[in-house]
Amino acid sequence: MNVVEAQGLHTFYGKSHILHSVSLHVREGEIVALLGRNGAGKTTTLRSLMGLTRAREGVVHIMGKVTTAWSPYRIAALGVGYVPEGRRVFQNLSVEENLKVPLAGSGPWTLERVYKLFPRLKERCMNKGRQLSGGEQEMLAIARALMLNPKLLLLDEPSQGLAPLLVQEVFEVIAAMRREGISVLLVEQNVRAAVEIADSACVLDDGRVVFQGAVKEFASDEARMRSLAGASVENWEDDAA
Ligand SMILES: Nc1ncnc2c1ncn2[C@@H]1O[C@H](COP(=O)(O)OP(=O)(O)OP(=O)(O)O)[C@@H](O)[C@H]1O
Repeated sequence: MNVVEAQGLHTFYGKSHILHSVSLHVREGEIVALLGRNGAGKTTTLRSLMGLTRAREGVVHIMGKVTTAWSPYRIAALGVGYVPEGRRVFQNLSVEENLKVPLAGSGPWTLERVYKLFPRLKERCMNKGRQLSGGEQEMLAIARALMLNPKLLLLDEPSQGLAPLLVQEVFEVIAAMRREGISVLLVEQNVRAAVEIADSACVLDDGRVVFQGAVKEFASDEARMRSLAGASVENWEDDAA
């Protein structure tokens, strides 16, 4: 079953036509890396799926429902967690208070279980959001989304600005979520890390899908990957060195 199926999305900001007939799908239990240069339309795609910036044309199916005209709240209630870029945790609330903000959905993710996956957050449970490092705030943003017991997570650049060791930690958490059966649509600039973890890739260029398929197929064509990965080419070269 596809947990996400988008067909022919056209999304605009005012008169700016950003997405041009974007179609993509996420199968149940898989991680799909959504890749592309800066400004290619990755965030806009997540926002269109989440109902935050609605597509003017096209159809979105989430969990088998036609959600194209639904509000973000209603889409979230289907079991969709969205972690936007820039890890928006509540700066004046403690780690624990941040985790208790969402009204936990029923399911396996409890505070205890989340702390087991993020021991660092347990150590810092009384610290305020503003006292956490960038990496810890990212962990907290992901942990908070897990408290909703999502079936699908939309993650926007979780590794942005993190030191390599923390990037690794974040990716380990994403792999752990997949083992729990959560499907993930992952926007990433760090192509190498994303390609290692994902099952399939969807590549956007200038608001158009230029590839969707098995990640192995994408990664085996290095020239294409380098040309499409844009900003992430540097990451690729650094990491490969
Ligand atoms: N609120 C907005 N109003 C007008 N244009 C916008 C708005 N948000 C984004 N854009 C434009 O839409 C295009 C796609 O942006 P988007 O953020 O979806 O790209 P992205 O692939 O996520 O890029 P990045 O990696 O830089 O976050 C860009 O040209 C951007 O300038």
